[in-house]
Order: sequence, then structure tokens, then C-alpha cells
Amino acid sequence: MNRSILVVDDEIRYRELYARVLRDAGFDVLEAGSAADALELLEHETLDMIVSDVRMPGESGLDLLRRVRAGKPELPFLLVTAYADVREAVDALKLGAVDYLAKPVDLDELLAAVRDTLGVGADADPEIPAGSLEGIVAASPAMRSVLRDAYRVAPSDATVLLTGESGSGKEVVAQFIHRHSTRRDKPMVPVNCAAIAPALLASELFGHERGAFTGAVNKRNGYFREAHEGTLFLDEIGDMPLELQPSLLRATETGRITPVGSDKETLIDCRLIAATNHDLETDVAEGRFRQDLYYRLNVITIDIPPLRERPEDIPPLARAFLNKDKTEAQRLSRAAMQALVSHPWPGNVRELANAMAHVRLLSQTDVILPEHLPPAVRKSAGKAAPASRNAESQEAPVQARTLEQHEIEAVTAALKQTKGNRTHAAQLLGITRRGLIYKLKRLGIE
Ligand SMILES: Nc1ncnc2c1ncn2[C@@H]1O[C@H](COP(=O)(O)OP(=O)(O)OP(=O)(O)O)[C@@H](O)[C@H]1O
Repeated sequence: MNRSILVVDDEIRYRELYARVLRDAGFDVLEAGSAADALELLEHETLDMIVSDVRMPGESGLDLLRRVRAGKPELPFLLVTAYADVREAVDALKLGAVDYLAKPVDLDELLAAVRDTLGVGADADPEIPAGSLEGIVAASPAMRSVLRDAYRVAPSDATVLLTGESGSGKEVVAQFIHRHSTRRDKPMVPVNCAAIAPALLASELFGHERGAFTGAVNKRNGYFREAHEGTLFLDEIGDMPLELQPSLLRATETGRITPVGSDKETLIDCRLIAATNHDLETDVAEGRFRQDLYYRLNVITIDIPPLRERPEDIPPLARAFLNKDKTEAQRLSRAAMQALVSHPWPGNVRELANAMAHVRLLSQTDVILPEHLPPAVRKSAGKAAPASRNAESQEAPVQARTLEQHEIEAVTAALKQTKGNRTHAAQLLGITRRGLIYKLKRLGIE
């Protein structure tokens, strides 16, 4: 007989997400939106385990745990605690929770915790259906795991935060999520928060009334409403001005926005995916990003590793970029491929795409040799290949130093090639100018 699990969370999109992941793994799942509903279900149903959020209106998850313990001392209880609140976690364990998960919830971890508790073995991981990758290269275990997570969260309406360096594929993953969501027939509207002047961002996002400000000749709907029934992709969310963040928080919490110049709220219906290459936790600590909004966005986070940490993706990506839309394929020699695999790719997949565009333009030969590669990449030839993120290594600090050294060389070569022009060097590396400045600071390059 299947084991049955009760999932308790007042927020339906997260409750449904956890429930679906557990159902897909073969469990029977019941759902409750409050502690009171959970207690009522408990009276009639035979359960093997409870998974509950802590913060809920009315009685909290901890109150529920206390009540369950009084009647069913043996029933395993797993709590999802808000934002690594240590005190809550300690209370949970004292009250007899078998374990607690801190947000952001890692769905693999949730499944593993439930399986461990119930002593149930793992089934094979859900496979992404063949043919659904549509041009996305994912040869490395790290990237396959990213896409598995994306595939799992796609059908829910959960807000997803994508983190990763510039050019690592955050927008590609956002599109993948949208394509596998129930909103796939409606638009995904991408908005780069860093590219819009801060003064205009409110009206771009929330829309404005006619005459709301000088120049507002016509009424504008704004991106939230353009993404109606679809997905709104907020790229570079870390660049969202502080004064706009409360309105965004309100939109995500209540599903309502107020267009600029209007005194009426409008209901919105869109799924939100946000992305950042900043460390938002540092931004919160330094007062640039609101903590409440961060917590709100950080419930389900998918981290896309930099390309240098998944070298298995480099050869198939390089081949795909080199031969896109070509009838006669060009081949990469072993030495050229080795140089590509050894390069640290500070601009990630975008930099690799640019490098292969350079090769396509400048070489007509059938076989690409290292000398056909851009100078910054050529310099990497003969260097040790970086290890993949999961590789076991006792020499991690040495590896890290080598990688940094590689990065310094690539950035310096790009600057040299562009005679110190940072905008052009950033383009060559496939990163934004701001990203380059950040890298120069981190790597200590003057
Ligand atoms: N796994 C992949 N397979 C194929 N192409 C990819 C993959 N990842 C990224 N790309 C390509 O690399 C380029 C950069 O990807 P993308 O725009 O998704 O990165 P990003 O992380 O959103 O960058 P930024 O932070 O600068 O917005 C795009 O042209 C994209 O199509």
C-alpha cells in the first residue's frame, strides 16, 4: 500500500508543488490549507507522515505539531521553517519534529527527507521527456539536475528565483519552465530590470494612466498586465530600485498592482520568475534589497552553475554554436577543444557563443585549430581542465586558485585585445560592463 502524506501550507502554489513532487514519487498525498483543516483530516484519515509549513495565519505549524504530538506521538512530522530561523528549528526538534527544512526548499532534499523518514527507497528520478529540450544543451550532471528541478517546478504557479553568473543560461531556463507550465500558450514577458531607467521602471512594470506624468500621453498597461495568464520574467532583479520593491512585494503577495497615477488596484494573473547574478543575501545585508522581498522570492531557488564548473557541456555547446544553420559542418580539432575546455569562461555560455561566432567569421577551414580561436581562449590551450563541480578533490583550494588564475588571464587578454575599452572587453567576454567591473574588483585587477 502506498504511504500517505499530509501537506499543510496556506499558500496553495507551494502546497501544490510539494504535493505534486511527492505524488510523482509514488506517495498518496492529502492537502490542507491550515492547521485547523489538517486536524480535521487527521480525525478521519490514516496518515504516515505530515509535512507542514511553520508560518500560517491562525495556528502555526508549531502549534499543529504540538497538537498532533498530544494525540499521535509517533506520527512523523517534518517542518518547513521560514528562512533558516534557528530558534524555530530548535523549537521544532524539541517538540518532536523528525526534521526541518529551511527555505529555499530544495525539492530533492524534501523528497530525500520524506523517503528517509519512511524508510522508502528512491525511484528513478523523473526524466525530462526526449525532445523537450529544444536546443538546450545539458550534457553535464549539474545542468541535468538544473533542468530536472526546472521541470518539476514548471507546472506549479510557484515563484522561482534563478541565480547564476551572467551568461550562464538563466533566461534559457526561465523559458524552459514557461514552456512546460500550464501557461505555455500565453506569452512569457522578459524584463531586464537593469536596462530600464529607475524613474521609468514603475510605469513600465505596473502601467500608468493617461496624464499620470509629463509625457504620459496614452494609458499604458505595463509588463505585469502584458504577461496576463502567462509568465513575467524579471531579469536582474537585484537591480530593482529599493523604492519599487514594496510594490513588487505587494504584487507577489496579493496579486494586485496599482498603475502609476491610478487610485484603483488591479488584479493580476501571472507567474513570476526572477533572476539575478548578484548575491542577494549580501545585497540584503548591505541594505540594497528588502529582506521581506528576498524571502518571498527565495522559496524555490535554482542555481545555474558557471560553465567552468560543468566542462562536459563545453564540447556539445561549442559544436552547436559553430555549426548552427550550416549545411557543411566544421570540426574542432582535439587541441582546439582542449583549449575550449580549459578556458574559464568568465562570461559563461554567452562568451562561448561569441567565441564560436568569431571562429565562424574568421576561419573557412574544415578543421578548427587552436590558432583559429580568439586570443583570450587560445591562451588557455595546454592548461589543466577545470574540475566539474561534483568532482571529488582534496585539492579544491589549488583548483580554485588555478581557476581564478585562468579568469584573470581571460579578463586581462580581453582588455588587452580591446586596448582597455571595458565596454568592448565585456562584450567579448559575454558579460555586462557592470559584470566586468565587478569581476575586476573581485579579481583585484586594476
Ligand atoms: N544550456 C544551454 N544550451 C544552449 N544555449 C545556451 C545554454 N545556456 C545558455 N545558452 C545561450 O547562451 C546565451 C546566454 O544565455 P542566457 O541569456 O540565458 O544567460 P543569462 O544567465 O540569462 O544571462 P544574463 O545574466 O546576462 O541575463 C544565450 O544566447 C543562450 O541561448
